[in-house]
Amino acid sequence: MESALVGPSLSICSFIEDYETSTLHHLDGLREGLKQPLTDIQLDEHAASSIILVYLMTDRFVKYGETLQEFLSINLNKEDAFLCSNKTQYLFTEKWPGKLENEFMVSLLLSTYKFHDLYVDPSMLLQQLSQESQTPAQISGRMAYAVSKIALEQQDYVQAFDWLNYALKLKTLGDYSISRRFLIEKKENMIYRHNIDRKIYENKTSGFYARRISVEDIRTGKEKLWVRSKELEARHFQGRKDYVFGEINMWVLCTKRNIQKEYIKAKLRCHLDNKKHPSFYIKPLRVEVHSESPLILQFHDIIGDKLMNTIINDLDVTNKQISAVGDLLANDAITPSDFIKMAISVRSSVNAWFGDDIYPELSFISEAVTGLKSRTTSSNVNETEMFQAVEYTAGRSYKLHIDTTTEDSPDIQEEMRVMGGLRMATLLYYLNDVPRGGYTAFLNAGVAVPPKKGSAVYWENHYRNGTARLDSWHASCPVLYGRKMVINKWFRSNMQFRTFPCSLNQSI
Ligand SMILES: O=C(O)CCC(=O)C(=O)O
Ligand SMILES: [Fe+2]
Repeated sequence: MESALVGPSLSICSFIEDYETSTLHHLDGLREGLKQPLTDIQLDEHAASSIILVYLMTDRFVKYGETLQEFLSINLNKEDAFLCSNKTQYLFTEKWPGKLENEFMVSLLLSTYKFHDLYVDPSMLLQQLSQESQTPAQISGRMAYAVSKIALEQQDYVQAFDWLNYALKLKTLGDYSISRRFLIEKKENMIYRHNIDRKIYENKTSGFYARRISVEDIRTGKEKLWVRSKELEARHFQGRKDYVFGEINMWVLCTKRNIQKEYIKAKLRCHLDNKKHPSFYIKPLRVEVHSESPLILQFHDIIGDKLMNTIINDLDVTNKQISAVGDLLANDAITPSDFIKMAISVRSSVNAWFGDDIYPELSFISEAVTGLKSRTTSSNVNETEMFQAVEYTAGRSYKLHIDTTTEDSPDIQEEMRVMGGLRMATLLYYLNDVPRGGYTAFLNAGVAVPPKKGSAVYWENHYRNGTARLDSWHASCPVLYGRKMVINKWFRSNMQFRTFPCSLNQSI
């Protein structure tokens, strides 16, 4: 089908390909870098530099944003009209859905760095990026200002000031992309906003908010104090059950602070288990108990390198979609771009589904280690759920959620029954080691499970009487560096009636 957008959309094609090439180039640089022994500091710098990369792309898309928006809104079935090469079509539809996502990524990365206490010094980053790509990296005053604006939206004054000051510095070096007067005005406005926010936080006796600030006041020492006060805030809230504190706790966990009570931790053990299955008599399962209640187990070394490499290679050439979120369904009332924005603010990964028969060994392992049924026994494909492979690149995450539904209306229950029942339990395989970030954080247990290559984490989403477990809230922490590949196996309840012990006791 011919489209009125052929001309502009072809330009978009080339921008997308350009992006992909520069990302690959960048990632190759990072991969090379990883072969060298890297200190933590260097890793942080590598991780942080992707802000610039994402920003560079945002800037490209800003120019074509309107067209892209228009394009997204009139072409739900993008394949029909999008006359790029197959490769670009795939990149466009599956991997790089648009400008909104770019902006979102910048903001996600900034907030991730903020909570991990990483200071992103713009000039240092550019230096780093130039070294990695072996071409001088440049940023305009306008671009530095845009990053600052995103940081300000999140009340991240430290970051916002750094970038705004950097934009002003570029002006003194002869940048014409933005006016000096405009930047000064924005800076004054930013100080004003900070001082208003300070009123809200005025019961604080220390930290960045504790006093009024002026332009001269913004110095590293003060900025660090501010981060310290945020940290204290997080520590103050940790352990509270209320959902309002959920996100704070999630961040505490994602920065690898285990918030399990000491006496609970002291009782945890690792053990070997043969599952009374012949294959595990030879090589027993290595089980790490992260929490007894709710039960969270990590099975180590359960998939071999050969199978993992096959799966990863297959996934790299498989079309993936932006991951869906259970109760967030596309409908006519939301524009596709708003939908993308809503969806990725909760879950920003991409995923692909595959059936039980694709890797029979994986189906075998899933059943053997959990003792639950995962393969269908009849032609009723709805009896079980397929495997879901998920990929998170830097900055991507899955906010707090539970894998099952808490609604028990007859309609929902019937809908679930037809789909094979409720998601009783989850087995999540980690296909690679994530150099930084990417933990699976369990809010109520107070533990963050490290994504360790070849292992899988197991937990239950329902009590044995069938009620949803509200202590199964969990999240995938943002990947700070590298990528994270996982496979979800959800065990639906209809098949488990012979194997999953049931009880009238609500508490097990
Ligand atoms: O990737 C993770 O660590 C968690 C993923 C998850 O919770 C999910 O996909 O439902
Ligand atoms: Fe989940």
